[in-house]
Amino acid sequence: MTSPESESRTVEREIAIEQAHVDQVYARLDEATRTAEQVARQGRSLYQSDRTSFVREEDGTGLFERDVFAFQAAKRLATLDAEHEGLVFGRLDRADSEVRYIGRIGVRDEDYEPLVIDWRARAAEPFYRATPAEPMDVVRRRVLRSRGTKVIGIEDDLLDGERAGDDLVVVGEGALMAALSRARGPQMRDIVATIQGEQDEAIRAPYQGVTIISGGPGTGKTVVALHRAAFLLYSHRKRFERGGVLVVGPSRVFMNYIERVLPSLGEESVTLRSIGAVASDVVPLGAERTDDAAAAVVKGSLRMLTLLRRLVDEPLAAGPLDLRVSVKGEVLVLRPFQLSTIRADVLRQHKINTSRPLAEKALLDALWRQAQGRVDVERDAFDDLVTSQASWTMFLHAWWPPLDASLVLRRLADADLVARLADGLLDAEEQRALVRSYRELDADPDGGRPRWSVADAALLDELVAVIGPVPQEAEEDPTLFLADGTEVAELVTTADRLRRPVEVDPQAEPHQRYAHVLVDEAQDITPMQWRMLRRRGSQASWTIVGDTAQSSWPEPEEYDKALTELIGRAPVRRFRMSTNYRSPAEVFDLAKAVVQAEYPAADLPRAVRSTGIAPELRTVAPEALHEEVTGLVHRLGDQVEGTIGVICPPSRLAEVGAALEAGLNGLSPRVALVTALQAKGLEYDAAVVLSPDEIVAEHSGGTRVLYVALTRPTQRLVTVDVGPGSGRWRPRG
Ligand SMILES: Nc1ncnc2c1ncn2[C@@H]1O[C@H](COP(=O)(O)OP(=O)(O)OP(=O)(O)O)[C@@H](O)[C@H]1O
Repeated sequence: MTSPESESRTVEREIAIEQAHVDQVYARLDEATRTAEQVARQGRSLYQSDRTSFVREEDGTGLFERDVFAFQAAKRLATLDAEHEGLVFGRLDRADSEVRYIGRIGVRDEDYEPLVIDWRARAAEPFYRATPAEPMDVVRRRVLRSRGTKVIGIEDDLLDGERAGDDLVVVGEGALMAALSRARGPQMRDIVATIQGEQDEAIRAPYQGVTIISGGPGTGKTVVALHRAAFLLYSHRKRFERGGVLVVGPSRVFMNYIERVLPSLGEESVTLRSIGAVASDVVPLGAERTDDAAAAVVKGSLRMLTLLRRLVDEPLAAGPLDLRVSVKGEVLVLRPFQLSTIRADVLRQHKINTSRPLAEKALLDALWRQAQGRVDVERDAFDDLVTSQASWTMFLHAWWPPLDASLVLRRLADADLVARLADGLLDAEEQRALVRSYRELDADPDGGRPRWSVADAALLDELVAVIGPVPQEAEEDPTLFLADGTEVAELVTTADRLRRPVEVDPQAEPHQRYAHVLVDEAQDITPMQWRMLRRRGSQASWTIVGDTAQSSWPEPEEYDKALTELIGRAPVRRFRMSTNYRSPAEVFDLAKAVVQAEYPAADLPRAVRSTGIAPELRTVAPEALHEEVTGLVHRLGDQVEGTIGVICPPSRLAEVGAALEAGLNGLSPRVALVTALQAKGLEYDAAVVLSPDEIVAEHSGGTRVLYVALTRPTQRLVTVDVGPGSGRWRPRG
C-alpha cells in the first residue's frame, strides 16, 4: 500500500513531467509568433486563416507551413480564458509506447512532428472512445487540468493493465467526476477533456442530412451539439466557414450562457441566434417576450398560415375605387372587377412588394386596349401620358402600397377583422387570445418599436416570405409637404414624390441561408417556427437536439411530426444520450417520479452522481413567501459555491423580484430569478422552485415544464408550496 505522502510525491513528479511538455508547447508558440511578427515587419503577407489551403499558399507568404500552423494556434490561444481553458488537456499512452498529447488546437514542432493533436483530429478519437473493454491500443488515458500555462492536476484511467509497462503510473480519481462536482459559473464551459464515448459518436457523426440528438435533461445534448459545430468546422472547414453555421437556442439568456463554448474550442465563425432573433435578417427585431399560453399556442399553429394569407389579401383601406385617367381628352376607366383580376394574375406568381412594376405594366396594357380606336398616340407616348398623371400615382399608392410586415401583423388587433379572417379557422376563445395579444402590443408603454413576442417573430418572417421585403425607399412615409426653409433645387411634384423607385430583385430571397443549422431545445419549436428555420436551411444539413418530455407544448407529439417533415428523404442519424451529468440522483429521482406520472413516455436517463442530499420540500403561508425566499437564497448561498436559480411561476415574477431586490445584500451576482421557460437549457448549483402547482397551471406544457424546473440544479433543490391545499404536484407514495 502507498502512503498519502508517497502518493502526493508521485503526483508531483507526474505533474512535473507533464509541465515540461506543456512548457515546450508554449515555447514553440512563442517562437512561431516571433517569426510571424518578423515576417510582418518585413512587409510580407501573412498567411490568412484558411487552414485547408495553407499548403498551396505557403509560397506566397514569408512563413513555412509549420510556422503558419503554430502561429494560427498562438492566435487562437489568445482568445482562451486562461483560468479555465488549458491548451493541452489530454495524453494517451499507447501499447506501442507512442505518446500523444491532445489539445484544443494542434501544434507542431520544427520538424513538423505533432506536439499537440487537435481534439477533433482522427488521431485523438481514442481519447474519447477507448474503454477497458475496447482499449483501442491505449494503455493509459490521462487528463491534465491547468490554470493558464500551469498544470495543476492529473487524472488517469488505466485502460489496458495487461499491456501497461511496470513504470506506468496511474493517479487521480476520474476526470469526469472531478469536472462534474465543480461549482457552476454564469457561463457554460466546454467539455473537451471529458467527452464520453456516446457523446463523441454524436459529435463526430458525418455532416450530411439530419442528425438527431435526443436524451433527458442534463445528458449533455447542448454541449455535445456545440462540440459538433466545432467538429464540422474542423473537418469541412471550407464548406461550413463559407456556407455558415447557425446555432439556434431558446432565449437570449441561453445564448449568453453558451456563447463561450465555441471560442474556447477555437471557433469564432458560428452565428448564434435565439429563436426570437432568427428573423432579424429580414425584420428589425430580437424578440424575447413570450405570449400567454393561449395566444402562444394559436400563434405557433399552422392555422396561422391561412390566416396570414387571408390577411395579406385583405385591402388596407376601403376601395379603391376605379382607376380613372384621361388621355388626350378621352377618359379611360378600369372597374373594380378588372382591377381584381389583374391583381390576382400578378400575385399568382409574384410577391406583392416586388411586383409593383409588373402590376403597373398590366394596368397600362389594359388601358392601352381600351384606348384602341379612341386615342391617336404611339404606345410609348401613351404610357408616358398616363404615368405622369397625379391620379395614376395616387391610385397606385392606394392600390399597391408597399406592405410592411409589422404593420400588416398589427392589423390583427382589430377584432372584427379577425372574426372575418379566422372564420372556420380559430374558435371564439382563440380569436380573443390573438386579438388581445396585439391590443396589448399597441398599449405597450415602451414607445418606439412594438415589443413583438417570440411567436410573432415567426409570423413576421412568414409575412415577409409572402409579401417580400419592403422596398428600401418605401420604408419611410412619403413626405408630401416640405418643411419651411427646405432647399429644393427643382420643383418636385406630388406625383414625383409618390412615385418612389421600387428596386428590389424580385427573385432574391431576403433571408440569410446557412450550410448547417443546429437547433437546440427543438421540442419547443412550433410549426410556424420550423417554417422560419427551414427558410434559412433549405439546402443545409441539420443537427436537431431535443427532449419531448421537456416540451412546453400541449401536444408534445407534434415534435415528431415536425421532424418527419424536416427530414423528408434526407439521410437521418439518431443518437440517444443516456446519462444525466447534471442532476444528483436524489434530485433526479424526484423529478423522474413527477414527469412519469403525467408523461409515461419520458426518456429518462441515469443520473451519474449522488450527493447524499435529498431535495427539500417546503410549504409556507402566502404572507410568509417573500421572507421564505430571501431566507432560502441566503442559506443556499452559504451551502453552495456557485449560482442559485429562483424558478418562479410567471404570475409571481414581479413580486418575488421586488422581494429579492430588497433582501439580497451583495448576493445578487450569483442569483438568477427566472420562469421555468427562461430556465430552459440553463443550470444552477442550487435551485429554489417556487409554487410548483402554479408553474404547472400557468404553462401549456404543464407538468413537463415543471420537470424542466426540477432538473436545473447540480447540487441542491428546494421546492416551496404556497398556502394550504398546495402540493398537488408532489408524487404520491
Ligand atoms: N462529458 C462531460 N464532461 C463534463 N461535463 C459534462 C459532460 N457532459 C455533460 N456535461 C455537463 O452536464 C451539464 C448538462 O449538459 P447540457 O446542458 O448540455 O445538457 P442538456 O442535455 O442539454 O440538458 P437540458 O435538456 O436540461 O437542457 C453541463 O454542465 C455540461 O457541461
